[in-house]
Amino acid sequence: MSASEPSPAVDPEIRAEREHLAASRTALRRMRDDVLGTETPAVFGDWVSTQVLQQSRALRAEALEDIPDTPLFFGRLDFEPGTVFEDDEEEAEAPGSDGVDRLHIGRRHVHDEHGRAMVLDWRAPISVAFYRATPQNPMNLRSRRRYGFDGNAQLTAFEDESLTDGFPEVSQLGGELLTAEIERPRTGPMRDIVATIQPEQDDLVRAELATTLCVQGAPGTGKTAVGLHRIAYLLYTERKRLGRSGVAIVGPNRSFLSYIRNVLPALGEVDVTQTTVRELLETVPVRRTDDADTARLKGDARMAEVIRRDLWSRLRKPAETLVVQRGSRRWRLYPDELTDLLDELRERGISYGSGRDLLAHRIAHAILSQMESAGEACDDRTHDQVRRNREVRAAVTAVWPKADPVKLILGLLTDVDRLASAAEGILSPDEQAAVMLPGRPRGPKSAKWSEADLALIDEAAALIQRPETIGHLVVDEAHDLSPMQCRALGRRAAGGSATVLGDIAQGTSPSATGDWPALLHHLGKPDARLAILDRGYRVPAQIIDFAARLLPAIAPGLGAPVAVRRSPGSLRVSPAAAASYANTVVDACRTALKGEGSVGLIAADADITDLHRMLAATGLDADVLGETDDALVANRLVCVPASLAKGLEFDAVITAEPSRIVAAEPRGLHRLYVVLTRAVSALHVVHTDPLPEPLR
Ligand SMILES: Nc1ncnc2c1ncn2[C@@H]1O[C@H](COP(=O)(O)OP(=O)(O)OP(=O)(O)O)[C@@H](O)[C@H]1O
Repeated sequence: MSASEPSPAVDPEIRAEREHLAASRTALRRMRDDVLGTETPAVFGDWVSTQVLQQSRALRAEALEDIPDTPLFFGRLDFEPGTVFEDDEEEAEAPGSDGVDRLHIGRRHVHDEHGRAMVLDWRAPISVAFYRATPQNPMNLRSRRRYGFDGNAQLTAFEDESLTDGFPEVSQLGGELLTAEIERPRTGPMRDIVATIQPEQDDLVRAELATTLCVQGAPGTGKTAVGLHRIAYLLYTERKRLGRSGVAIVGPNRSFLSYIRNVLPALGEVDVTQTTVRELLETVPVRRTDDADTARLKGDARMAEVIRRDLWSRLRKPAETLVVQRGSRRWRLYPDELTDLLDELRERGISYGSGRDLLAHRIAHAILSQMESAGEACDDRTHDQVRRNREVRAAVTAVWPKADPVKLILGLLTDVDRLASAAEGILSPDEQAAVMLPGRPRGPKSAKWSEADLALIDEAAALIQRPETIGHLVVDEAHDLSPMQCRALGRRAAGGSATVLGDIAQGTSPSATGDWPALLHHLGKPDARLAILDRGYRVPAQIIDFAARLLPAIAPGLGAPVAVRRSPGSLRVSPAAAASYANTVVDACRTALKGEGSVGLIAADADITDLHRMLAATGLDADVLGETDDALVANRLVCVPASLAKGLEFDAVITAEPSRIVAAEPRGLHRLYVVLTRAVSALHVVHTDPLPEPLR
């Protein structure tokens, strides 16, 4: 049955709604055709302008693309007559609107050929009522409607909620359709939650651009969802500003980015950089992993001072007189005069690179002053000629040498004496020895850089030349950032604001934070608004209660999320004898595959290859996460190395041998907490070794 040919048996209300949906789709197509049909005005005849215009048109057209399995609207608001539209506006009298002021709420604005709204963007101020109105504070609403859709985005149901007839108790989740959405079997990448954003989430999503938010939230409380929807919201309210300055989201790894990649396009936002800290900072290839202690040390904010000292220690006291020959005349600057120029610049707090450029200008200016005093006519060209003069350039380089960030860190971390002098009073001799690069690299290319080194190089690069900043930065899984990584991200957000998302209990990196104010300090955003999310939408209570037994050990004082639903039978723990372990895991996978949705077999990284082989030997086809970009869409059954589970979710999770996940790394219990909180419907733990102490 198509939306345009409803069967006679369909409820007339549903038929009317389907007709509105079909008409809205047609209108969206027309809006997109209009954008694509726009001629580039002749006035922008030059090539560059034409390219820019074409690109912006392509982006606008992409943003207007209809995503077939994503319904264009998801809700309807019936306001008291006259509270939204002027009396004579036609919208108020839309067919079947019963005199109320009626608005359909959807993922983006759609209007008909007369410019009348057919679907109102969820981000428009008036749409707030969809998320926040209650019988106690109806916000002029008479009733709110939510729609249900089948797998083909066909509208199949609706649910009305009256806000005027003293509805006794509206649950926060608002009804069956919302519960169904939360329990929906998960397949493939993450979906937006725009139809069901909860009031505590909406409050964060709609925080104004100037506010930097830091959200501490237990697993599945919607942190990632909030971050993504906040981006979409800010791009709507501040499109011009953010269009210029840009928006980026930083996630923990590629698998995570691949998991979230569809959310913003589904909300009509296609121009957002999605990256990882490593990708953002990777100026040299990473070929080594530091041990945990070294990584923690290199991530320590004290390293910033060591690098700063080393860089500025390159300045030399001017020793020679600068002589500039022009025609038959010679102009001189004596070492004392050069020293004054140098000192003045050094004390101004400018970047090393700018100081170097300015020194050349200052020297040129001083020489031009002498020339003018001697009666020579000078102009900008003379200034430029003097500044670029060979002797001047040589004098600048002699006292203010060029600096390259990679070479600087290479030099610092391979020269014991140089490091000792820069780190004196900051790092102990043992610490200095620990941060030295291994081997004797001859140049930047032969050095075996680690991920922690990237933040050091970035620190040096920023001291030399400040990086460009962006308008808004969302950092997910922020609890894992080292202070040096925070500084690197903070520099990029220095001119804008940020959304910092994380959960101290899920910190697995050597530098994982236990303290949000400290992290925000390193990020340069000490005044961020701190918020807590504690209603868990992913994991049923039975599973979260089990995982939360780890909390006293990994994050004392931090509460478990309050699961929004219970699901009896969702947790199974199967001890297995060594001989039957493999069969038990395979059976657990087969049983999980009988249900709907995705199945993740999560185990210690070192065990994944064997488990994958074992599944294949029994005829079970699975992908390994991290090996292919689309592992999460290609196969219902995915083998997941524990280190990549962060931020992901599966309908059913089989956790194989938790004790090996714990033993694999220093913060193994935290890792296990992440792994145990990935399941939407069922968690099956299979083990031969005893369970880690708190879970017994
Ligand atoms: N208001 C909501 N309506 C429907 N689903 C929701 C809502 N909030 C969150 N969810 C769903 O709950 C799941 C968890 O959300 P999300 O991944 O954003 O949580 P998180 O706090 O980032 O979790 P983690 O810390 O474990 O990575 C997702 O499937 C998300 O779509």
